[in-house]
Amino acid sequence: MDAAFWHERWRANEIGFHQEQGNPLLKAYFERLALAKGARVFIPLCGKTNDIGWLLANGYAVVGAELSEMAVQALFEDLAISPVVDELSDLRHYHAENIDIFVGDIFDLSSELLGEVDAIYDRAALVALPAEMRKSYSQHVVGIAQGAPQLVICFEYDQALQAGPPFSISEAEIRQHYSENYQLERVITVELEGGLKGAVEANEVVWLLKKG
Ligand SMILES: C[S@@+](CC[C@H](N)C(=O)[O-])C[C@H]1O[C@@H](n2cnc3c(N)ncnc32)[C@H](O)[C@@H]1O
Repeated sequence: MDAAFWHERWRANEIGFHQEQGNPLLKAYFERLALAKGARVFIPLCGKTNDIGWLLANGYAVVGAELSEMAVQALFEDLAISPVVDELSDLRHYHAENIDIFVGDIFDLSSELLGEVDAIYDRAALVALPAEMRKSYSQHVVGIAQGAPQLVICFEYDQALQAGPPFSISEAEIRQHYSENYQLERVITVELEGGLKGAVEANEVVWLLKKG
């Protein structure tokens, strides 16, 4: 999936991944990160997720990274926040109180720009990327966020029956990406009602990645 693929998804409004009510598993399991109020949560590949509004409303600060400026503009409209927009060399920085969103390729985001984060929330980020990108993505995110704990929500299904994205991430694969830096806990496995895209049986899996 290259940048053009995602820009076209947003242009054509083919964003089946976007959840109008946010993700229920975030609300149910976010407390497992044991963060203090005011903690800063990094959301890679954030789209215009309504989870950002939920985190802000619950007293957290958010920093996101998203390729699509259209998505980020829609996000701020939904939040009814007017951001300040700064041009950086490779990225554009939308920001307001308690929220920073970097627009552009996440691989252009450095730890200096990101700043300190207390946790990472990955919903539909790792699963959005093809296998050949997932290793570099996972290493980059751990590197720029300096090993901050993660709550990761993945899909598991038979990849032979359906092409991604979203891609299926097996337990072996997530351990391969993250066990060097984290202790992994499979928090819960939930059957996806109606299957993935109404086509294949699938589970949503919540992983808690704590500093090893
Ligand atoms: C499956 S969507 C998930 C969005 C969001 N996490 C959610 O739960 O609604 C993946 C998002 O990643 C963005 N994206 C893909 N590749 C990216 C990259 N290299 N850098 C930043 N964002 C990227 C896409 O534009 C898309 O909005």
